[in-house]
Amino acid sequence: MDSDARVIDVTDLRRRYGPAGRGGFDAVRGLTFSVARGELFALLGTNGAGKTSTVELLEGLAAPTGGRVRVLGRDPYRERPAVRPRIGVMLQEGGFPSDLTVAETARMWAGCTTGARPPGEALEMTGLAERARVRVKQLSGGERRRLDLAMALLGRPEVLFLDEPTTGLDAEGRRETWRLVRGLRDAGTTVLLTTHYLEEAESLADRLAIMRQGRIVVSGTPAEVTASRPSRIRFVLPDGVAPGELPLSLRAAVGDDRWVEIRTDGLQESLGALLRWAGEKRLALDGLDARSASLEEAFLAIARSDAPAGAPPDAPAGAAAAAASGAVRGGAGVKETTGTGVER
Ligand SMILES: Nc1ncnc2c1ncn2[C@@H]1O[C@H](COP(=O)(O)OP(=O)(O)OP(=O)(O)O)[C@@H](O)[C@H]1O
Repeated sequence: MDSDARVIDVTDLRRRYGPAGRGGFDAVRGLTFSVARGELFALLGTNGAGKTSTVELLEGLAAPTGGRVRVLGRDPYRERPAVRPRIGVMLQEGGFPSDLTVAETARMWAGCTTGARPPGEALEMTGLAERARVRVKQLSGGERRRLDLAMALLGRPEVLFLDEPTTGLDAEGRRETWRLVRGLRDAGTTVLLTTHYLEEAESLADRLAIMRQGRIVVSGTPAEVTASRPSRIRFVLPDGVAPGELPLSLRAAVGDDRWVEIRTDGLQESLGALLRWAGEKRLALDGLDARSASLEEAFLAIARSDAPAGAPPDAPAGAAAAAASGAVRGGAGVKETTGTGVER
């Protein structure tokens, strides 16, 4: 990515709470990543991984302990007056005065925002126009999140930081927010999102990074990150067929319930071999289910890994996730077989 295209550019970023040495805590331990103009980048990680600590540095709310961060080519902390009008920030807690109505809050906020869009437009965009006369304290948790988003949009930001934007929203509200965020991205807004909803990241993100213990363990497109995990084929071994009769490349342990579960890096190849074998033998494979790994599986493999989070930043998706999960990577074909039928 050429440097002009990097709207967010982070190199070896570090953040420490408390004193140097004993008694302090390193929440961000050397992050390196960049986000291009018009790209939607998601930062994922378990509780305490360091997402919010990172986003606050990008927003210019704190100075890094080490490393370098640039937003729109400038230092967001030292050059805050130049950067702040060009970014929109949706914090985890908006903290608006609870006695003001939604419309009053929007007007007040617009008054503090350079080049603000009409407050009604921001409320319309976030589905709050009909709640304009309601006091903030009477809003539901999901409606407050939408008010936070509306305020972040008031300044027509070039870069939008969304810290867990859909927490507390119901399924419909979440999908509405996704539509809105996608629309903003398509119109050229650069978006950095943190979320605990993996489906949200999978659906929205152009690229993502998964953090653990203050470091990026894996990054890439959602497809690259999920490709780092094996696909799965399951079926019930037909009555009268012994496990040893399966083709050699698919020979699997079969549980008491006769479920066969095959983990494979080459889904098409393995499924083809299975179907050819079943066709030749004229066998029906009950419960047949073949699927690629989900982002959730990749995430859980990384989150559950006991290994220290020491993979190099921006490591390629496959290598880093495999290292993090302890998986042994083979070539195409069957990677691992179990007969338990139990999700692992
Ligand atoms: N002000 C602070 N002083 C000391 N430690 C802090 C402070 N703020 C955060 N931490 C610690 O830094 C680590 C990272 O916290 P952070 O809030 O950045 O994680 P996160 O990934 O955003 O978590 P979550 O998903 O729960 O919001 C945690 O261990 C947290 O306890």
